[in-house]
Amino acid sequence: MESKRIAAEKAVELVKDGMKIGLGTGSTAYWAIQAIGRLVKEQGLGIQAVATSVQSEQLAKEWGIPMMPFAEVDMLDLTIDGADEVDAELNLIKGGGGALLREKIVAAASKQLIIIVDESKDVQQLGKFPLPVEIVPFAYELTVKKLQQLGCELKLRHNGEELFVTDNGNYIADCEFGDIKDPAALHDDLNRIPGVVDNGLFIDMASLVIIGSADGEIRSKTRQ
Ligand SMILES: O=C(CO)[C@H](O)[C@H](O)COP(=O)(O)O
Repeated sequence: MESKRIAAEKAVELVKDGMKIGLGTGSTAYWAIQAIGRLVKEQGLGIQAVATSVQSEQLAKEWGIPMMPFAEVDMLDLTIDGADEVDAELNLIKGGGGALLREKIVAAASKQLIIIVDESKDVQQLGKFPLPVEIVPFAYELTVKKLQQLGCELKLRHNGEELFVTDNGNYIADCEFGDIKDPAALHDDLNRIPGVVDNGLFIDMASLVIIGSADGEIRSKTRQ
């Protein structure tokens, strides 16, 4: 918890008055939203934000962070979000919280994507964490077969007895590919399957990764 919080608070140091900010989703992004909220409340920081999930939007509103409609967004100054895995090239697996589609849309509209993680997420090669793939409910059984033909062990995500439904009304297939040797190729193969909306591989999107450790150390990695 502490490692996530310190990484989040370090990232929030980059948030400046007048910026347009994307707010990520998950237990690490939670700390960033809270830290931004405190700056808004206590120091009158003037920002506008968009959120990557219903959950994060609610939290931001509770903290009094001014939210802007997407219609008014051309480019966000920066987005702060978590990740499930980060490799040496700053490629990511995201979507553990089921928000990958909105997270990718917001990241793609950001000048900078700042990723905040604890050290357990910092890996040599992506793939230990099952890759979340968002698929439409229509004929999802067919989409699942196509995904399996790419060579993964697949589990449809559940919420209790029911299938988990994303904020966009879709399902999540968690796909275990083992070590992902060519993340960019896999990304494209997945997104070529009709029925796949998007997948949790974020290639060449993160500009900075901030890694918090349990002992209070903070490291960062930037894209070369
Ligand atoms: O991609 C995400 C949600 O879709 C999260 O950023 C990711 O799952 C990391 O979550 P946490 O910070 O709780 O470990």
